[in-house]
Amino acid sequence: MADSKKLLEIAARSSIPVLLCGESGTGKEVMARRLHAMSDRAQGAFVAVNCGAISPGLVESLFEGSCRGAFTGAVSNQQGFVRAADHGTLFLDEIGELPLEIQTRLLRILQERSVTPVGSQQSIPVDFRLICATHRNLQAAVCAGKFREDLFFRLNVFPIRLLPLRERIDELRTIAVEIWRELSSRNLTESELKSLCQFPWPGNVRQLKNVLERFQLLQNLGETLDDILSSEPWDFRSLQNIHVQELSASLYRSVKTPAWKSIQETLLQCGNNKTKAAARLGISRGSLCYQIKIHNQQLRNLEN
Ligand SMILES: Nc1ncnc2c1ncn2[C@@H]1O[C@H](COP(=O)(O)OP(=O)(O)OP(=O)(O)O)[C@@H](O)[C@H]1O
Repeated sequence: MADSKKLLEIAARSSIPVLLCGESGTGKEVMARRLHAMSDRAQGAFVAVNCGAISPGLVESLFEGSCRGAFTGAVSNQQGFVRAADHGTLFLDEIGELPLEIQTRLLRILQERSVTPVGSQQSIPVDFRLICATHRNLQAAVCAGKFREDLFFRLNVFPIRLLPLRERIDELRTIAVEIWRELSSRNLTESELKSLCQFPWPGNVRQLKNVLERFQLLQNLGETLDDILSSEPWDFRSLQNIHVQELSASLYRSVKTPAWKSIQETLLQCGNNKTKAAARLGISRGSLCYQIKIHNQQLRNLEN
């Protein structure tokens, strides 16, 4: 993450296209907005488009605009997303979901730096900075014929990968404290922060934020953070999109870390009694169970 922040600063100095990759909820849109705010286009518009939520029949007009009367329902001239981002930033979220036909159109817009509204013959020059985001492996989509290779190379000029929250424990504390500060006047205790750091966060910062918001509401009813975490989904649906090699590397790291090794050893010494082992390790039984579940799930993912 420190690296991604540094890369963001470098990218902000130019109008180079940026591709943000990372699991859902890692903060790609937050990063895109920061990049825009740090750039010399900050006074221009930041236009965010979720490519997965656009109705296929309207894609062209939504992107390039349309003239009044160009099709049924076109009651007025529409400038479209690209012109709305003129002198600003166009953020295309979930770029991997963009239909192939519009990929071709986007490629042309990027090459010609102009748009031709539906129902018009005239091309209009545009000057925008493009930031794309994806939680998918775009290279795999190219191999599967679902994403144009030439467009991939146009977008992948300055890629920035956002690590999953579970791989940036130091930053997790800072983010949790920041989010909590907005919610409560008291500080998170050291033991609460420890519990947060031991959770795998498959939904990343989005899930962390949801948990803290819920905790803030329920703490007055006697709920502890551990109570809330123990009912949180920890499954690894979001890992499905991670390339197997990446997964192997992260499994390799987790197996090699002293934490997992000491968990294994302690469990062995305690005859697999999780309560005793957790007490000896100085963590809650729930946290120990998470660690074991993560490890077993990673092993299963590797086998599949
Ligand atoms: N550094 C951060 N500090 C505080 N909140 C954050 C931070 N990063 C992300 N968030 C919050 O987490 C949530 C998810 O962030 P965001 O939408 O940027 O993620 P994303 O990677 O774009 O997700 P998706 O791929 O699902 O679109 C938002 O509510 C956002 O405000």
